[in-house]
Amino acid sequence: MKKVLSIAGSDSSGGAGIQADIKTITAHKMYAMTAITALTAQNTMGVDSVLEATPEFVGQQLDSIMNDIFPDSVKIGMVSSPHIIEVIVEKLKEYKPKHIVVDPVMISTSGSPLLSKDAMDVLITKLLPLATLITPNIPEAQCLCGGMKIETKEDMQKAAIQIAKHYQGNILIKGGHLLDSADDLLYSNGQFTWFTGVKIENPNTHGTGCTLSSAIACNLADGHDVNMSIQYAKDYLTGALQDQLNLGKGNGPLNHCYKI
Ligand SMILES: Nc1ncnc2c1ncn2[C@@H]1O[C@H](COP(=O)(O)OP(=O)(O)O)[C@@H](O)[C@H]1O
Ligand SMILES: Cc1ncc(COP(=O)(O)OP(=O)(O)O)c(N)n1
Repeated sequence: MKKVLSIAGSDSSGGAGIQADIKTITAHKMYAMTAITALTAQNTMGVDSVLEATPEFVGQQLDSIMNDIFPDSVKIGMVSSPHIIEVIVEKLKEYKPKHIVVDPVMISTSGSPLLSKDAMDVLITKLLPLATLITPNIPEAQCLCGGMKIETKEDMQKAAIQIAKHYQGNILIKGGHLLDSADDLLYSNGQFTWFTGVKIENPNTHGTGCTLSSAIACNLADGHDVNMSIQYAKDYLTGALQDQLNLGKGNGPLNHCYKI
């Protein structure tokens, strides 16, 4: 059985973060492990409170996992603070997992910051260079390329070229935040590949980014290349969104138990 590790924050409502990752990994019939960076009290309407783990405890979780059940792939989501990022970087350099997918989570869709302001620089200079693939959404891509506005698919291409100036790996800019598109753009070795998607009319998109990145990590663990890993992950995500689960009073979660 393939083993996938999620390093991320907990979402008490079960739609995003660690919980979305465990559901996704399990739906892929793989073994899920976690290193929790922060607890959030959140629901479909927003994030009410955040309690960070200490950097030491994040490091201890990683030591416990890596010294026993070594993961085939790692997905990283909410990393919260500069010191937590530093310890994750130290442990990734020590244990050298083969595939690392970084979803550079910065702000929840409801508008709450999930990354402290002083962590941005450490994220960009220390964590991103270790990643096989990074998966920013449009607001995150705007931050990574110094504030350039992204309003069209052409802007997504320009942003990818900008981001590639300080990150040499595979860049997937997710298009879910554009009004009329669910097309995602991969920029890899100077080449663009579009992963097209039909925009599903469903307001319940809580956890789409977490789900996509952990599904990609599963597919990489399974031996697929980056392009196929993204395509299969997008297919999985689309199915979970298409199922039209409607829970909670706000932006509800996906259905990971949908029938294929
Ligand atoms: N309404 C939608 N219909 C179909 N796919 C969507 C929809 N919203 C988002 N997606 C897809 O979900 C994935 C996550 O995208 P996005 O919402 O941009 O990221 P995040 O959840 O990190 O904000 C992408 O593959 C995107 O294309
Ligand atoms: C604990 C935690 N981690 C990440 C997110 C953000 O989830 P994501 O799938 O990127 O996007 P939205 O759910 O905000 O659309 C989160 N909310 N909580």
